[in-house]
Amino acid sequence: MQDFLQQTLSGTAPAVQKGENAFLRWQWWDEGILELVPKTPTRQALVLSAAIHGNETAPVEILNLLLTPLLAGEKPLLPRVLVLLGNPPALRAGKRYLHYDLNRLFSGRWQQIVDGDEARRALRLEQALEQFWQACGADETRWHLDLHTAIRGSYHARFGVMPLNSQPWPDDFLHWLAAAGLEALVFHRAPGGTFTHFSCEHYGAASCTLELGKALPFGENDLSQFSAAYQALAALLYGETLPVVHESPRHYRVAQQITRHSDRFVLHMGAETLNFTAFPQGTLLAEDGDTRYYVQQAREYVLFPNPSVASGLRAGLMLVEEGEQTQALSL
Ligand SMILES: O=C(O)CCC(=O)N[C@@H](CCC(=O)O)C(=O)O
Ligand SMILES: [Zn+2]
Repeated sequence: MQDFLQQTLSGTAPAVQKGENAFLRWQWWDEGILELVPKTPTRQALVLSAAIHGNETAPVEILNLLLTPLLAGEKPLLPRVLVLLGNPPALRAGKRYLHYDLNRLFSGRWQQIVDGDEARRALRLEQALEQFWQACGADETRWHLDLHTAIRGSYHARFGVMPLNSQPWPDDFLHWLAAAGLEALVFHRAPGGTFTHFSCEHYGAASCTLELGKALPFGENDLSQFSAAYQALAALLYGETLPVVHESPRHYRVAQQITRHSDRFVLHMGAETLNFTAFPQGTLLAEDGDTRYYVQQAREYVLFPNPSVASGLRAGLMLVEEGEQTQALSL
């Protein structure tokens, strides 16, 4: 295989499904699922995923730029890698999803919706991760980097979203995220149906959803904004030098979630509101019938505001910055 992205966009299985070069063996497992195994011994297993949302194309371009020289035998490979293009039909259609948001369906939540493309794909991706992690040696390090882009513009152009983790985050993982140019890290405080939650909760992987800029169609991305992320991935894959950290990412934690429950849901933010916009205590953020969402802490920052989500799903997160004074408002 020469070009994994073109192969996946073609919607067909490759004529040759495995091969090798001086540095690695590769095997195509299924549509959008490719394993690379280095010929030198390794103690790191890495899952790299993109296109869990089909309209988030910059990370797909970055991943393919890194993968192509590996398949051509032009770069050495250090870790065992599973590369995933999460939602190929949505990628072909240029849409976030076709029937249901795939990144809400992991950890078995696919069983709770009507069978469809995304429900089946969530199961297939869970199986692929199980197969990949099961082959890990006891001393192998497990990382999962799930690459996304945000729908809106943002005060932090690049940031990471960390799933709930019962273990402390490894220092080398946090250092890598900083070297990748992330300006902020957002820490979830509850489990969820995302791919990174699945890896972390079920397989103890150090995992992060990387948000790299704003979602744009293929060909419209300015990849120069993500040069640190590209170089940090090259360091991980090929053993090249990790970029120097110029500034440590700011840390935020989720204070509350805004959920859309009905057609009466109204979000009191305009289409121009950027991610990480700050709101003062007492601000009315959203209403859904009798339910009202207010800013509870002295200051909260909005992330992923989206009034158009399906009923029952997250329509936004409110964050507090670590270290900022928090004082709850009782309403
Ligand atoms: O910009 C948006 O509204 C969504 C961008 C996106 O796809 N973000 C991920 C974050 C996953 C997480 O919480 O770790 C998502 O919503 O699935
Ligand atoms: Zn996404």
